[in-house]
Amino acid sequence: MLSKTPRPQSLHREMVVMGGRKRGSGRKTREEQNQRLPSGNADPGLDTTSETNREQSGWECGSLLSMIKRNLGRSTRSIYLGLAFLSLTLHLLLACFCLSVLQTACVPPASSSSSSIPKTNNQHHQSISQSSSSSAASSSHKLPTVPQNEEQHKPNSTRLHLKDKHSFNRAAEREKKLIGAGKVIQKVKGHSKLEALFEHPLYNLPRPELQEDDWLLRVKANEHARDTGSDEEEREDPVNSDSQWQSASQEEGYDKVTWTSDVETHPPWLRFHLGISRWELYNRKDPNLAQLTHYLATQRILGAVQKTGGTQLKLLMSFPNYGQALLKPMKQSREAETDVNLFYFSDFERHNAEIAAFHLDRLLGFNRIPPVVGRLINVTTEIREITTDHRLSRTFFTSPVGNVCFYGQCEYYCSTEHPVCGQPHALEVSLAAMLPDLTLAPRRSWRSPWRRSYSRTKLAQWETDPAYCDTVKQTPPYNHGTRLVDLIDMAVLDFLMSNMDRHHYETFEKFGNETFLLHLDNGRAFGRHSRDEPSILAPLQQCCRIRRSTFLRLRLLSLPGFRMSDVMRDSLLGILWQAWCSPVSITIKDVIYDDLEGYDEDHDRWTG
Ligand SMILES: Nc1ncnc2c1ncn2[C@@H]1O[C@H](COP(=O)(O)OP(=O)(O)OP(=O)(O)O)[C@@H](O)[C@H]1O
Ligand SMILES: [Mn+2]
Repeated sequence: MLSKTPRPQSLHREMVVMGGRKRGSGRKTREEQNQRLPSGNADPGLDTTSETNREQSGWECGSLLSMIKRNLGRSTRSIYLGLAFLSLTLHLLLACFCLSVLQTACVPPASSSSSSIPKTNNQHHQSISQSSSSSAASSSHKLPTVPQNEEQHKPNSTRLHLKDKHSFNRAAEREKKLIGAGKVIQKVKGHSKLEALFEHPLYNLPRPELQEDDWLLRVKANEHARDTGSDEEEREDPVNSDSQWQSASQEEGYDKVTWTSDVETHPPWLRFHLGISRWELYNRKDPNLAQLTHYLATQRILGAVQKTGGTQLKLLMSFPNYGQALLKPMKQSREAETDVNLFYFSDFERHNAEIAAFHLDRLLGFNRIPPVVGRLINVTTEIREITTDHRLSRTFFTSPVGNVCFYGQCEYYCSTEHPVCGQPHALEVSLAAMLPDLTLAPRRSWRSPWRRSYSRTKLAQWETDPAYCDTVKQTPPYNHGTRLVDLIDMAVLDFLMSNMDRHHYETFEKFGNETFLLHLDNGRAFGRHSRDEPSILAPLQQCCRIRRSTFLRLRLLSLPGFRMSDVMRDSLLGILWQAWCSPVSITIKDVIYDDLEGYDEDHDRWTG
């Protein structure tokens, strides 16, 4: 069973959920053929370059010493020994220097992260980012987890440590690349193509001002809370205009909750939740986005339980200030391409696809995927030793080569033949920011009209009926508003990342049919870079309709100055196999849903 981490009850009281009445169905049904992969595909494949270098330098020093022994007299021996030590020291100094350079290039230290966050004119936001980054920094000091920054500063001591620690160090190199997921959200020095893209008018379109009911959640005004506090709990609650939200139950390891209705006191996950609107999950320019990704990548992990729902293994991780993240583990090397004989519904999920999908969605201007980062975790100290989930803990074992592995309990690939393994403890994972709890913000799950058959033999109706879209266009909710072009946006995203697994999508119930579509679950994207899958574009091709802003952005992304492959590379350096960033060419018919009316007399200037 899922052991749910309680969030402070008063938080629930303080939020006004403007949601719909019913809870979304959430659970998906599936008629998939339960095809199994041959074992042995899991290859954590840590980068061995740094190890090879170390081995080489060790070999040089060793052979130098033995040469000295054999060929030289006793009198000169001490001189050469001295030289050897000098050379060793220089090697270490050089390594130390390289590591510190690499580190500054990849992960800015927590304390300085606020300075690299995009500056806004909004003083209010600036102070939020500063206070929250310093709290992140202070809490990371007591981390027993991956102290990557500290270790990098002390290479001399860590090099000679225990085997486990040593391998964690090696793996930390990879973590820096992964945490690049957080980096790209921070200001890129110089003028990168990504930065230029986000400065383009197409990414800065004026928007109608949001009304009160365009926000998913709101903090209740204090007066209101006092006036309407009718139940027992609320009457007992000492909330007043200056009081703090106190956690009703002080859980071990959890921070004392000190949030007030003042946004500056809110942790990044809460600010993310409070920033969700009818039309997007986050505002790309919100400085909290960088805070949130930094938070996900560095916060101490306090809880890890299996997340129910879906078919493959994933964990719900908890942080001390009640933040949570959805973890998907690395199951195969980043370079592994999906076997051509495997159906899309039998494919492994890829942790790096979740990360890359967030970046692609963001650079298409959609902002419909919850922020995802990569992180290197310790499967022993950050899962096995802290989990309260017995169904998970009983699946841990040590592999023949001494790696700590587990497989959990789920429908697909949860068996000893498909273990998730550390090296020996270090494991690459993706961590996605959790959406607000369903009790606060119920969601509705919609079956995609272009869902695949999930059968080896059957075809779906849309695959055989050329007039399929005519039917869809007449069927609610696709017969009204933006739902159809939203679905086509999703098809464009899925085509670009080769995701054939979009069987459902979700919306926030509160917003009814006038809202964006959540692009959750992208784990089966980016599986095969060498072949396009045109059938993913069926909604576009059959309905012959597209949002004008999407069309213009795609056109912009095909220009040399903003080429999609380049901005993706900027965004994803080190996260995704580079083969995926080879140029993508898109041809789209001129069938436009004009969502830019009145904004752009001169739209050719934008993309020409
Ligand atoms: N960031 C998130 N925050 C909250 N809930 C989420 C988030 N991401 C996914 N979920 C929920 O968890 C469910 C399962 O996640 P996901 O779809 O990624 O798992 P899965 O095993 O790939 O599922 P499936 O096998 O059905 O494709 C989703 O249907 C969604 O409702
Ligand atoms: Mn999935």
